[in-house]
Amino acid sequence: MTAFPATAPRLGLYPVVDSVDWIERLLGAGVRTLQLRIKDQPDEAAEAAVAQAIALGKRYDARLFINDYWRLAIKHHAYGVHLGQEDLDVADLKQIHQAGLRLGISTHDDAELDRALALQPSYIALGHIFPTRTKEMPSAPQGLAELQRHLARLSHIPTVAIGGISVARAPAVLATGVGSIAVVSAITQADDWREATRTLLALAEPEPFA
Ligand SMILES: Cc1ncc(COP(=O)(O)OP(=O)(O)O)c(N)n1
Ligand SMILES: Cc1ncsc1CCOP(=O)(O)O
Ligand SMILES: [Mg+2]
Repeated sequence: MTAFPATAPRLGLYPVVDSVDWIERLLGAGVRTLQLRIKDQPDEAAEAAVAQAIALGKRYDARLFINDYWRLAIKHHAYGVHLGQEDLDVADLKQIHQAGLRLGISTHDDAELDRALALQPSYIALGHIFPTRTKEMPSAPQGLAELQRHLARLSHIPTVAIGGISVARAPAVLATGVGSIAVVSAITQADDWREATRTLLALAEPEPFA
């Protein structure tokens, strides 16, 4: 199999959210990379939200990744799919590739990085970087030094850091050179999600020098 289609070299701020309402709000706030992450629903229950999110993503010309539901992502012509290591065991990567979807893959250590890189995905996600309350993680947080070590072998592919990235921690994460910060609670649990989004966008996607 050849490489999956390219995405932006630096994906910037990458909110991961569980509803079409959040997708719509964040697109309106200027976010252009985002993920719909619905967990543990049968395809029939998730399909309407997946289809609506994809349609919204197209309307805003955004990079909208669908987590887990790769069949629905193909059916509704998503921009891309995000898969974890367990998802890779069951997903039909050939079908995703043939349909022309971008593919992002989660990794937690060197062995998972080897596996992911062999598939030539559109981006590689690294995490979790800090403790997170959003998802139960079987392993310990990587921390910034480990993130930096992994990035050394990833200069040729877009990278995303995820897990426990708050507004306060974002500058240190971005200082590693990672191309994107994926966040859940930093936006969805913020006292003021607009302000949090504005701040994170400014940090992760600074205006080019005019
Ligand atoms: C950008 C990004 N990185 C990692 C994940 C986690 O994916 P996965 O390991 O498949 O876990 P679930 O999100 O499916 O619970 C992600 N979703 N997005
Ligand atoms: C889905 C996922 N995968 C690794 S950590 C994580 C959750 C990140 O959530 P938060 O940004 O709230 O820590
Ligand atoms: Mg998954």
